[in-house]
Amino acid sequence: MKRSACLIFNPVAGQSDSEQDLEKIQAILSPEIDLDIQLTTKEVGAKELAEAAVKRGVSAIIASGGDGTLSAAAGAVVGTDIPFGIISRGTANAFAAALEIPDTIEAACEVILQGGTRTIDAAYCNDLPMVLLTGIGFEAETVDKADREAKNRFGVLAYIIAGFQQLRSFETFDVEIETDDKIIKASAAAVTVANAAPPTSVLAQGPAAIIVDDGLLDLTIVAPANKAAAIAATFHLFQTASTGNSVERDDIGYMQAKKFKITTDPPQKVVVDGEIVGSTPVSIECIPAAFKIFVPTLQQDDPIEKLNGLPNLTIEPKSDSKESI
Ligand SMILES: Nc1ncnc2c1ncn2[C@@H]1O[C@H](COP(=O)(O)OP(=O)(O)OP(=O)(O)O)[C@@H](O)[C@H]1O
Repeated sequence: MKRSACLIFNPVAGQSDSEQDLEKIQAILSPEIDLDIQLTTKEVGAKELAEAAVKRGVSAIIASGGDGTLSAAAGAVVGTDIPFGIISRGTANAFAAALEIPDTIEAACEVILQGGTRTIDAAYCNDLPMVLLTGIGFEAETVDKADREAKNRFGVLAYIIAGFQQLRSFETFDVEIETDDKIIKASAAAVTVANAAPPTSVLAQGPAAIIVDDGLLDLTIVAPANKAAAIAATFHLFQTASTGNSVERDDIGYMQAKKFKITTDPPQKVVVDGEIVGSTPVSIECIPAAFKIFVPTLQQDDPIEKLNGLPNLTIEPKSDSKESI
């Protein structure tokens, strides 16, 4: 029987031609999947469309847009059995990178066609679904400053420009972090709580690896004393993220827990999965095995035979091979 899915598509995401993008997706998926296509509008977003699709009892939901669209649709799927597909067409594509899903339309559609799924954790941050991470302080200010116009003009550079602007007005705050068994107090410039994080979210990269199905959240505190230390700390995080090592600087700390309650003085902006949602205090709790996403199926093992290229190589089929075994 032909598969079916609701495709939630943001026609204004990213910088490419969305009509062409939609045609491409339909051309690849439609031969095997009946698509119920729902376009987001300013008034009716991915969250509402995905919630309605869940209510209709669709057998799969595919979201296509920037990180805002993907995370809003994913939030509606959390706690259901409906497999969720991701076709990333945004500026930063953090969602796809964090969940190791390809970010070209062709490859992302191929993943959905293959049909392999993985169950992953999610979290709630003050009742808002979170799949990737909550940023407090520096990252939230950076997202706040990278506006739509800048993203259209500069793409992912908008975040980098906003990051440098933010560094100029570098500020620290007092933070209190409560888990089930401890209360930690420190000064910080950024606190990040991650369920999953792309390597580009450097402020989340304290631990060596952020595992998306371990039932735990990873918190990273970055607390440099001045701007020079902030640059050095960010660079260290970038390096350790690329090499898969944990950080080793006194001004960066990290820990794991199922649940964090975070208060700051003064209150700080909070960004959940790339969208500013308010300010501290926040309570963030992991929801283990929260939902299923389409992921690439395992690559085939390397071939077990490779002979070509050997000097003086000849290979002859044996006519009596059956007898000789
Ligand atoms: N038809 C539409 N017209 C105008 N705005 C829309 C429409 N559909 C969705 N939006 C808005 O698009 C925003 C979400 O954009 P999304 O995150 O998908 O793309 P992006 O901003 O290009 O990507 P990124 O988040 O990676 O920068 C939401 O603010 C939503 O209100």
